[in-house]
Amino acid sequence: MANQEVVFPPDMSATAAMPGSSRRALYACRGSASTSLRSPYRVLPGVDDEYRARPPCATSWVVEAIRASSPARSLAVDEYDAWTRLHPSALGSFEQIAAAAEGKQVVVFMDYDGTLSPIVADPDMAFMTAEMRAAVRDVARHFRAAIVTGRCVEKVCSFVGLPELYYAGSHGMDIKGPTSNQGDTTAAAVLLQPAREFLPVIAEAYQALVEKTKGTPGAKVENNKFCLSVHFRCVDEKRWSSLAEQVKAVLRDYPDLKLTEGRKVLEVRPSIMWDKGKAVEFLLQSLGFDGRSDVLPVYLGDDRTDEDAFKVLGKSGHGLGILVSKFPRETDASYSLQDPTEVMEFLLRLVQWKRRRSSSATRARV
Ligand SMILES: O=P(O)(O)OC[C@H]1O[C@H](O[C@H]2O[C@H](CO)[C@@H](O)[C@H](O)[C@H]2O)[C@H](O)[C@@H](O)[C@@H]1O
Repeated sequence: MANQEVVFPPDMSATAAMPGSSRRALYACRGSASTSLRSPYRVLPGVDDEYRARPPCATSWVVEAIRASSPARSLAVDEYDAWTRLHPSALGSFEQIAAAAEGKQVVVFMDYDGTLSPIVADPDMAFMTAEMRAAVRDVARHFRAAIVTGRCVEKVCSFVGLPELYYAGSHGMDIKGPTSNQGDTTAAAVLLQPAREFLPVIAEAYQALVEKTKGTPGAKVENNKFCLSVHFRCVDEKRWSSLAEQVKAVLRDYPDLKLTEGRKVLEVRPSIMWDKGKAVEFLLQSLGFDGRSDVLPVYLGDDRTDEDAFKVLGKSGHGLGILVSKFPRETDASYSLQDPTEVMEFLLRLVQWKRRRSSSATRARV
């Protein structure tokens, strides 16, 4: 990753990536949070005036949201069955998916944690298996493929280890193209960093959060460069409220940052209108694929933050969202898979299908 230049593809900039918007609109999302319980992805404003608007349950609401993002209770079989009728297994419905992909260029977007790698207690140990890596490598040989993650690009690149992929790190705020060899150096073109000016404030907030949370056993603050993750997974549930309070207290000094929640994690990020969905739109535009009915984007993800991407594909009318979850959840994804093992199986079937299509096309030509 030697090349740190911000390079916009022709006719594309942070603002051009959002049709009809001005750069100011990037900053317009404070207070735009939907607090609807039906909303699968709620933005939790990180500023005190917003919290004053929703007292006194705001902290318990944050804690509830974190709890709900990682359900652990076992469900009645029929409850799960009812849900899978709405969001059928992408494996069980593979023929249907293959039929939708017929004659189209498939673009595969993959979330990392909980999708390609199993959820583990220590975020620094969330490795993917060698088998999964081989499957993702095969996917990249046959399709345009991207990893879209909350992790910083550098960390996820070191976990995935496949330079041929596109990477959208920090929840899409750091987008890089495949790494190419240039003599004895390698370079990945930085395609977009829409939150660059927030780097100093993020670095400062990171230090403040580390300091504030250091007395909470098990709490961990992860620096994802353009955003931060405050991990609750190893913290005793009895301390979740006070940890959420600590995070909120720090954010009062940073009105340009906001909070969202994920799987036993609070994410701190710049208050700009940018998310994984925007990153997917940007990548499709960069590849010259947006709005094309002969392109089928497929997005696999497990977390609340992936809902933004599911929404974008749902709205476009020709994309497929696949939610990775063992538990029924409100989602904009059309299909489901239970866990990373099923994700791997799905990716392998996709590659197998593509190989069969390519060899029958070759046979037809000779
Ligand atoms: O967008 P993703 O690739 O899903 O990244 C979202 C966050 O994932 C990581 O946290 C989650 O996975 C950890 C390892 O399994 C787990 O310990 C934690 O509880 C999960 O929330 C990552 O550490 C975060 O930085 C990402 O934002």
